[in-house]
Amino acid sequence: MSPPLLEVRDLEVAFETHRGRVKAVDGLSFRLEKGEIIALVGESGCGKSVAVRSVMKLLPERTARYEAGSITLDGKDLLGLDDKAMQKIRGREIALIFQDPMSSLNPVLTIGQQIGEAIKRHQGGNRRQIAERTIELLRRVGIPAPETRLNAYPHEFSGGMRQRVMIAMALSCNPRVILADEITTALDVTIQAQIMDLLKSLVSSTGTAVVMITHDMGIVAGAAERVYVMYAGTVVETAATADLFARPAMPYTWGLLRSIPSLERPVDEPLVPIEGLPPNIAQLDGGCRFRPRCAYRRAICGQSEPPLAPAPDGAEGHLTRCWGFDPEIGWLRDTDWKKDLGDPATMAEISAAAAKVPCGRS
Ligand SMILES: Nc1ncnc2c1ncn2[C@@H]1O[C@H](COP(=O)(O)OP(=O)(O)OP(=O)(O)O)[C@@H](O)[C@H]1O
Repeated sequence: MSPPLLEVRDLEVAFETHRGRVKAVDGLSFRLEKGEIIALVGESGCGKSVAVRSVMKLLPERTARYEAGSITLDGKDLLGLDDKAMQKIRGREIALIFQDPMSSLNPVLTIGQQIGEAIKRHQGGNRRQIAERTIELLRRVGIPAPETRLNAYPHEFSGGMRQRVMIAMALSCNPRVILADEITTALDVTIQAQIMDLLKSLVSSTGTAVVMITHDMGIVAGAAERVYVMYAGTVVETAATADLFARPAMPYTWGLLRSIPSLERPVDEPLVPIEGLPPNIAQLDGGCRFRPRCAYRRAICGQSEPPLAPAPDGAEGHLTRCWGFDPEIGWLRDTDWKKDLGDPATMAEISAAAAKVPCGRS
């Protein structure tokens, strides 16, 4: 069997800070196949960005430590590569797109110069070939009149158009993997949907694969094939997207789903937030990480951390880290949260919200 395109296994990453050691990623595993879109989803601070920067080896050298685990691209170990070898991987094989295109684009160079530079660095070619390829890329990401727009500066583009330019730059070297870190967060909802549609159509036309980083379950429902729910530096649940929305098997995932706006609920009904804050990963006590915020906890949850194990009744590959769902000792059913909190937004509804049907609240 051929190895996955990208695989992160049991990754542990820590930072040395003046407050001591901060563990940002703690036993993280995920895998990405060719042409697939997966999502890493979770609250702020759960380690999503550190995870993708780890793959690119773009963490601050002085303070970041890879303490355990592996990252492989087509079976090739990335953690063992030196910086020169990594330079060849970055952009050429794996491209990273950030939330804020303005901070990644150079304000004093035209869009055409910046995309042209990326093409020249990775693929070479004479001026005419580079100009033609730049125009083709701008057209591919939906920039109108690319022949003239390539002479514009970043500030002359809207936020959505700038994000399209970033996608064009990422595509300029035909990467096998795109890491998209909250790329729609700064955009308004209709533009978010357009960018996600663009990404999906590029995946089907080029066969590139995407790791999406987001805190927005609506975006996940509309785009990803598989979801990894992250909490406090690790994965607490993973499943094919439809399975995760139909049979969520972890109270933290329930909380994330409950906090999605629903078309069914009255406009003045508040969303249900998850009470409390994530733990300090430097001070984990060995029990379930979500326990302090979990309404369904029992004594065993404080005694040891549950393993990531098959969720009862879940489809193949549906794994969860929850004693309540352990086949031997579990006491939860995936219907418990609906009983306690009412029906969640349905998958269709969430997808519609992701497709930017106005949902009466923001
Ligand atoms: N350079 C760094 N030095 C020290 N700690 C860091 C550094 N970068 C990240 N961290 C810490 O690592 C943890 C995970 O951060 P990360 O940015 O990956 O979270 P995130 O899930 O992407 O959140 P957000 O959605 O807010 O970006 C946080 O506690 C953060 O403070």
